[in-house]
Amino acid sequence: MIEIEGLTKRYGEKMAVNNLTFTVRPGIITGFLGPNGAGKSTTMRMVLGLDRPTAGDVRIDGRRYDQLKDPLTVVGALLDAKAVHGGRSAYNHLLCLAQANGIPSRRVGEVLDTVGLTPVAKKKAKGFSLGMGQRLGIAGALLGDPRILMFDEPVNGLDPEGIHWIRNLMKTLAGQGRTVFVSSHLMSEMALTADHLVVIGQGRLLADTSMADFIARNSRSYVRVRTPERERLRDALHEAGLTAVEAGEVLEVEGDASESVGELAARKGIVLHELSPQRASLEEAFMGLTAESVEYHAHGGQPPAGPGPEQAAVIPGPPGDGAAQQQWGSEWRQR
Ligand SMILES: Nc1ncnc2c1ncn2[C@@H]1O[C@H](COP(=O)(O)OP(=O)(O)OP(=O)(O)O)[C@@H](O)[C@H]1O
Repeated sequence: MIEIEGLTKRYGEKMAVNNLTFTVRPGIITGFLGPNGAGKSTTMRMVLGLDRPTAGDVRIDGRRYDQLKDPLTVVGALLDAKAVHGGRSAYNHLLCLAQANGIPSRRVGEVLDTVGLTPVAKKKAKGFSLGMGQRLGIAGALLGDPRILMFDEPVNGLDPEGIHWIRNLMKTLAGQGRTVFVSSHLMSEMALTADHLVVIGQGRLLADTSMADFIARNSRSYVRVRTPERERLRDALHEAGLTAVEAGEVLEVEGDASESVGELAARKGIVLHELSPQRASLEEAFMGLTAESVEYHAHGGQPPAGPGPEQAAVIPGPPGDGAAQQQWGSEWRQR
């Protein structure tokens, strides 16, 4: 288990990590999500004792990293895949790591096999592609057969086959009961991989929840309806107790209500030109949640095209806990 308590890191005026508290548990994949510059790498570096916290504490199975005996056998990490001596072969790089950390040298062959690098084990790392470099970094993380694994943006720059492989590897590791903590700035990637989500923005904790809960709260479903008789349909929907919002030329009806809307329109003899169920993407939900904390915006300083609390018109959200909805940024709607 990784326990992070009030963790804070300041670089001069810059608050890179701001009072973070959360726990990373075994047997599942915990996604660590945040826009660029949110503080993910800094947090991971502090877990490994590579950066000293300004305040707060990190415990790995109850101890600080520097108190761990044979740390590579407790926690393995891929932080920067390029941090390899390019003049060494993959085999020698791992062998040095093993010898320096009291790990039996037979593990070198085993991890090279796991990551699929055995055929190029004797080749110098400087000739490796990005994907091969990532695999070598992961081999290093697995070398001590640790119970806890941390991967910082492991799929960055990988081709679809490499992404698929890393995803499956993480699932296998979590399935073996290990703790898997993986950072990303892509919600779409996390949605396919993580069981639990920790979201940060500008160093602050924005969400700590199961993936299933995040999806349930943030995947807004609605029905897009186009009709030449908008006023009549809106009145009919209102009478039937269905919530509709005008979004330009179309009406958006809350919920999975296509059948009710279609039947209602047929009963009232209202012509429909479109009746289509919609679901907002998790990427949009993530952007809504982090919009205010994105460090660098394109489009002249405006947040990206996704809706953010301050630009999107807020209309009544689905029934539920108002405070929780606010926290989750789920009250935004794109008109
Ligand atoms: N050594 C440092 N000195 C000064 N500022 C730093 C240092 N390391 C990180 N920062 C700043 O701290 C903030 C958090 O950086 P960090 O690399 O942890 O974010 P991140 O979430 O990992 O981002 P990315 O997804 O872009 O890798 C950024 O604003 C960064 O510029």
